[in-house]
Amino acid sequence: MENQYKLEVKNLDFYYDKFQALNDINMKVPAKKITALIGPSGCGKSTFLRTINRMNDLIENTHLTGEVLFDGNNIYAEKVDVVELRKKIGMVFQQPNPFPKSIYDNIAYGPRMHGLKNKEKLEELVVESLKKAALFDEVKDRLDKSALSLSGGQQQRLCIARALAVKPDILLMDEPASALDPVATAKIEDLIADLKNNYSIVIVTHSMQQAARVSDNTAFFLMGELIEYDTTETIFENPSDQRTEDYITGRFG
Ligand SMILES: Nc1ncnc2c1ncn2[C@@H]1O[C@H](COP(=O)(O)OP(=O)(O)OP(=O)(O)O)[C@@H](O)[C@H]1O
Repeated sequence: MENQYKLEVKNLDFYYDKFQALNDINMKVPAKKITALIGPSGCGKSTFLRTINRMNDLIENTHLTGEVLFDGNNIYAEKVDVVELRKKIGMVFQQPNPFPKSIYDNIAYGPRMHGLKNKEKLEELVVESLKKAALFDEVKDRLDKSALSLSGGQQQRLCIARALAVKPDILLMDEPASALDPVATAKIEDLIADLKNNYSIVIVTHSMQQAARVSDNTAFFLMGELIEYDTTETIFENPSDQRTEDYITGRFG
Protein backbone atom coordinates (compact mmCIF):
# COMPACT_ATOMS: atom_id res chain seq x y z
CA MET A 1 0.00 0.00 0.00
CA GLU A 2 1.30 3.43 -0.84
CA ASN A 3 1.85 5.47 2.26
CA GLN A 4 -1.49 7.12 2.86
CA TYR A 5 -0.03 9.78 5.12
CA LYS A 6 3.07 11.72 4.19
CA LEU A 7 3.44 13.25 7.60
CA GLU A 8 2.37 12.28 11.03
CA VAL A 9 2.83 14.78 13.82
CA LYS A 10 2.67 13.35 17.31
CA ASN A 11 2.40 15.21 20.61
CA LEU A 12 4.34 18.15 19.28
CA ASP A 13 5.20 20.95 21.72
CA PHE A 14 7.34 23.85 20.55
CA TYR A 15 9.01 26.60 22.57
CA TYR A 16 10.67 29.92 21.78
CA ASP A 17 12.81 30.08 24.89
CA LYS A 18 10.21 29.70 27.66
CA PHE A 19 7.23 30.67 25.53
CA GLN A 20 5.26 27.67 24.36
CA ALA A 21 4.08 28.40 20.82
CA LEU A 22 2.64 24.95 20.00
CA ASN A 23 0.82 22.75 22.43
CA ASP A 24 0.41 19.02 21.88
CA ILE A 25 -0.23 19.04 18.14
CA ASN A 26 -1.35 15.75 16.62
CA MET A 27 -2.03 15.71 12.91
CA LYS A 28 -1.74 13.45 9.89
CA VAL A 29 -1.06 15.03 6.53
CA PRO A 30 -2.19 12.96 3.54
CA ALA A 31 -0.10 12.44 0.42
CA LYS A 32 -0.89 14.38 -2.74
CA LYS A 33 -3.47 16.58 -1.14
CA ILE A 34 -3.51 20.21 -0.16
CA THR A 35 -3.67 20.85 3.56
CA ALA A 36 -4.43 24.41 4.64
CA LEU A 37 -3.46 25.87 8.02
CA ILE A 38 -5.71 28.70 9.15
CA GLY A 39 -6.17 30.71 12.33
CA PRO A 40 -5.73 34.22 13.71
CA SER A 41 -2.41 36.03 13.66
CA GLY A 42 0.08 34.61 16.14
CA CYS A 43 -1.71 31.27 16.62
CA GLY A 44 1.36 29.30 15.52
CA LYS A 45 0.69 28.44 11.86
CA SER A 46 4.11 29.49 10.59
CA THR A 47 5.85 27.97 13.58
CA PHE A 48 4.09 24.69 12.90
CA LEU A 49 4.96 24.82 9.19
CA ARG A 50 8.61 25.37 10.05
CA THR A 51 8.70 22.38 12.38
CA ILE A 52 7.93 20.19 9.34
CA ASN A 53 11.29 20.79 7.66
CA ARG A 54 13.25 21.86 10.72
CA MET A 55 13.52 25.49 9.66
CA ASN A 56 13.02 26.36 13.33
CA ASP A 57 16.41 24.80 14.00
CA LEU A 58 17.81 28.04 12.60
CA ILE A 59 16.18 30.11 15.36
CA GLU A 60 18.19 30.28 18.57
CA ASN A 61 16.82 29.17 21.93
CA THR A 62 14.03 27.06 20.51
CA HIS A 63 13.22 23.49 21.39
CA LEU A 64 10.53 20.95 20.84
CA THR A 65 9.27 17.67 22.11
CA GLY A 66 7.22 15.08 20.27
CA GLU A 67 7.69 13.65 16.80
CA VAL A 68 7.25 14.55 13.17
CA LEU A 69 7.21 11.41 11.05
CA PHE A 70 7.92 11.81 7.36
CA ASP A 71 7.09 8.59 5.53
CA GLY A 72 7.19 6.95 8.94
CA ASN A 73 10.61 8.27 10.02
CA ASN A 74 11.10 10.86 12.73
CA ILE A 75 12.76 13.90 11.16
CA TYR A 76 14.11 14.90 14.58
CA ALA A 77 16.00 11.64 15.04
CA GLU A 78 19.72 12.09 15.62
CA LYS A 79 21.03 10.70 12.35
CA VAL A 80 18.83 12.83 10.07
CA ASP A 81 20.67 14.86 7.42
CA VAL A 82 18.85 18.20 7.55
CA VAL A 83 20.09 19.34 4.12
CA GLU A 84 18.70 16.16 2.57
CA LEU A 85 15.48 16.60 4.54
CA ARG A 86 14.95 20.14 3.24
CA LYS A 87 15.52 18.86 -0.27
CA LYS A 88 12.60 16.47 0.18
CA ILE A 89 10.49 19.00 2.05
CA GLY A 90 10.79 22.29 0.19
CA MET A 91 9.53 25.67 1.28
CA VAL A 92 8.11 28.77 -0.36
CA PHE A 93 7.87 31.95 1.66
CA GLN A 94 5.48 34.87 1.88
CA GLN A 95 7.79 37.35 0.17
CA PRO A 96 9.24 36.06 -3.09
CA ASN A 97 12.95 35.72 -2.35
CA PRO A 98 14.82 34.94 -5.57
CA PHE A 99 18.61 35.11 -5.42
CA PRO A 100 20.13 38.16 -7.13
CA LYS A 101 21.22 35.91 -9.98
CA SER A 102 19.86 35.02 -13.41
CA ILE A 103 16.57 33.20 -13.79
CA TYR A 104 18.51 30.15 -14.95
CA ASP A 105 20.93 30.19 -12.02
CA ASN A 106 18.12 30.54 -9.49
CA ILE A 107 16.73 27.21 -10.62
CA ALA A 108 20.08 25.52 -11.23
CA TYR A 109 21.42 26.52 -7.81
CA GLY A 110 19.85 23.72 -5.77
CA PRO A 111 20.58 20.85 -8.18
CA ARG A 112 24.18 22.11 -8.56
CA MET A 113 24.58 22.23 -4.80
CA HIS A 114 23.38 18.66 -4.64
CA GLY A 115 26.05 17.62 -7.15
CA LEU A 116 24.47 17.85 -10.61
CA LYS A 117 27.22 19.03 -12.97
CA ASN A 118 26.10 17.82 -16.40
CA LYS A 119 25.13 20.89 -18.43
CA GLU A 120 22.46 19.26 -20.56
CA LYS A 121 20.82 17.60 -17.58
CA LEU A 122 20.85 20.89 -15.70
CA GLU A 123 19.29 22.70 -18.60
CA GLU A 124 16.64 20.04 -18.94
CA LEU A 125 15.85 20.34 -15.26
CA VAL A 126 15.65 24.14 -15.40
CA VAL A 127 13.19 24.00 -18.30
CA GLU A 128 11.16 21.24 -16.68
CA SER A 129 10.94 23.10 -13.35
CA LEU A 130 9.92 26.35 -15.01
CA LYS A 131 7.24 24.51 -16.95
CA LYS A 132 5.92 22.84 -13.81
CA ALA A 133 5.70 26.24 -12.17
CA ALA A 134 3.81 27.63 -15.19
CA LEU A 135 6.49 30.23 -15.82
CA PHE A 136 8.47 28.88 -18.77
CA ASP A 137 6.54 30.60 -21.55
CA GLU A 138 6.92 33.98 -19.89
CA VAL A 139 10.69 33.74 -19.38
CA LYS A 140 12.04 31.35 -22.00
CA ASP A 141 13.68 34.15 -24.00
CA ARG A 142 15.44 35.71 -21.02
CA LEU A 143 16.76 32.93 -18.84
CA ASP A 144 20.05 34.80 -18.51
CA LYS A 145 18.36 37.95 -17.16
CA SER A 146 18.23 38.79 -13.48
CA ALA A 147 15.42 37.15 -11.53
CA LEU A 148 14.90 40.52 -9.87
CA SER A 149 13.62 41.89 -13.20
CA LEU A 150 10.51 39.70 -12.91
CA SER A 151 7.19 40.86 -11.48
CA GLY A 152 6.27 39.82 -7.93
CA GLY A 153 3.98 37.06 -9.15
CA GLN A 154 6.60 35.78 -11.57
CA GLN A 155 9.22 35.89 -8.83
CA GLN A 156 6.98 33.77 -6.63
CA ARG A 157 6.49 31.21 -9.41
CA LEU A 158 10.26 31.25 -9.89
CA CYS A 159 10.66 30.44 -6.19
CA ILE A 160 8.22 27.58 -6.63
CA ALA A 161 10.20 26.38 -9.67
CA ARG A 162 13.38 26.63 -7.60
CA ALA A 163 11.80 24.51 -4.88
CA LEU A 164 10.64 21.94 -7.46
CA ALA A 165 14.06 21.68 -9.12
CA VAL A 166 15.47 19.55 -6.30
CA LYS A 167 12.55 17.12 -6.67
CA PRO A 168 10.83 17.47 -3.33
CA ASP A 169 8.09 15.27 -2.01
CA ILE A 170 6.36 17.89 0.08
CA LEU A 171 5.98 21.61 -0.54
CA LEU A 172 5.44 23.91 2.42
CA MET A 173 4.00 27.30 1.53
CA ASP A 174 3.78 30.15 3.99
CA GLU A 175 1.18 32.57 2.66
CA PRO A 176 2.67 32.33 -0.83
CA ALA A 177 0.22 34.76 -2.41
CA SER A 178 -0.27 37.35 0.30
CA ALA A 179 2.17 39.81 -1.28
CA LEU A 180 0.55 39.49 -4.71
CA ASP A 181 -2.30 41.19 -6.57
CA PRO A 182 -5.50 39.24 -7.38
CA VAL A 183 -4.39 38.22 -10.89
CA ALA A 184 -1.03 36.90 -9.70
CA THR A 185 -2.79 35.25 -6.75
CA ALA A 186 -5.17 33.43 -9.08
CA LYS A 187 -2.19 32.14 -11.06
CA ILE A 188 -0.49 30.86 -7.93
CA GLU A 189 -3.71 29.18 -6.80
CA ASP A 190 -4.13 27.48 -10.20
CA LEU A 191 -0.54 26.35 -9.99
CA ILE A 192 -0.98 24.94 -6.49
CA ALA A 193 -4.06 23.01 -7.61
CA ASP A 194 -2.01 21.59 -10.48
CA LEU A 195 0.95 20.63 -8.31
CA LYS A 196 -1.24 18.56 -6.05
CA ASN A 197 -1.12 15.74 -8.59
CA ASN A 198 2.54 15.19 -7.82
CA TYR A 199 3.29 16.75 -4.46
CA SER A 200 1.87 16.90 -0.98
CA ILE A 201 1.28 20.51 -0.10
CA VAL A 202 0.85 22.25 3.24
CA ILE A 203 -0.13 25.89 2.94
CA VAL A 204 -0.54 28.61 5.54
CA THR A 205 -3.07 31.20 4.53
CA HIS A 206 -4.71 34.22 6.07
CA SER A 207 -7.41 34.09 3.49
CA MET A 208 -10.26 31.79 4.31
CA GLN A 209 -11.50 32.13 0.76
CA GLN A 210 -8.15 30.86 -0.42
CA ALA A 211 -8.24 27.91 1.98
CA ALA A 212 -11.75 27.10 0.81
CA ARG A 213 -10.76 27.41 -2.86
CA VAL A 214 -7.56 25.41 -2.93
CA SER A 215 -7.40 22.92 -0.08
CA ASP A 216 -8.70 19.42 0.51
CA ASN A 217 -8.27 19.50 4.27
CA THR A 218 -8.07 22.39 6.69
CA ALA A 219 -6.56 22.68 10.15
CA PHE A 220 -7.72 25.49 12.43
CA PHE A 221 -5.18 26.70 14.99
CA LEU A 222 -5.82 28.95 17.97
CA MET A 223 -3.23 30.09 20.51
CA GLY A 224 -0.82 27.28 19.74
CA GLU A 225 -3.44 24.55 19.70
CA LEU A 226 -4.91 22.58 16.85
CA ILE A 227 -8.60 23.10 17.51
CA GLU A 228 -10.10 21.24 14.58
CA TYR A 229 -8.83 19.39 11.54
CA ASP A 230 -11.11 17.95 8.91
CA THR A 231 -12.04 18.11 5.25
CA THR A 232 -12.18 21.70 4.07
CA GLU A 233 -15.87 21.27 3.33
CA THR A 234 -16.61 20.20 6.91
CA ILE A 235 -14.51 22.96 8.45
CA PHE A 236 -16.28 25.63 6.42
CA GLU A 237 -19.78 24.23 6.31
CA ASN A 238 -20.22 22.15 9.40
CA PRO A 239 -17.44 22.65 11.95
CA SER A 240 -17.83 20.79 15.20
CA ASP A 241 -16.06 23.27 17.47
CA GLN A 242 -17.71 26.57 18.32
CA ARG A 243 -14.35 28.34 18.12
CA THR A 244 -13.86 27.17 14.53
CA GLU A 245 -17.31 28.41 13.64
CA ASP A 246 -16.67 31.77 15.29
CA TYR A 247 -13.46 32.16 13.33
CA ILE A 248 -14.73 31.18 9.92
CA THR A 249 -17.83 33.32 10.30
CA GLY A 250 -15.59 36.26 11.15
CA ARG A 251 -16.61 36.65 14.76
CA PHE A 252 -13.00 36.93 15.83
CA GLY A 253 -9.48 36.83 14.41
N1 LIG B 1 11.41 33.92 16.28
C1 LIG B 1 10.52 34.01 17.29
N2 LIG B 1 10.91 34.26 18.54
C2 LIG B 1 10.03 34.36 19.55
N3 LIG B 1 8.70 34.19 19.42
C3 LIG B 1 8.24 33.95 18.19
C4 LIG B 1 9.11 33.85 17.06
N4 LIG B 1 8.35 33.59 15.97
C5 LIG B 1 7.08 33.54 16.40
N5 LIG B 1 7.00 33.75 17.73
C6 LIG B 1 5.78 33.77 18.56
O1 LIG B 1 5.13 32.51 18.43
C7 LIG B 1 3.73 32.68 18.29
C8 LIG B 1 3.28 32.05 16.99
O2 LIG B 1 3.81 32.79 15.91
P1 LIG B 1 3.62 32.35 14.39
O3 LIG B 1 4.42 33.30 13.56
O4 LIG B 1 3.89 30.93 14.26
O5 LIG B 1 2.06 32.61 14.19
P2 LIG B 1 1.21 32.67 12.86
O6 LIG B 1 -0.07 32.01 13.17
O7 LIG B 1 1.98 32.19 11.72
O8 LIG B 1 0.97 34.25 12.74
P3 LIG B 1 0.77 35.16 11.43
O9 LIG B 1 -0.50 34.70 10.81
O10 LIG B 1 0.67 36.53 12.02
O11 LIG B 1 1.98 34.97 10.56
C9 LIG B 1 3.45 34.17 18.38
O12 LIG B 1 3.10 34.46 19.72
C10 LIG B 1 4.79 34.80 18.05
O13 LIG B 1 4.96 36.02 18.69
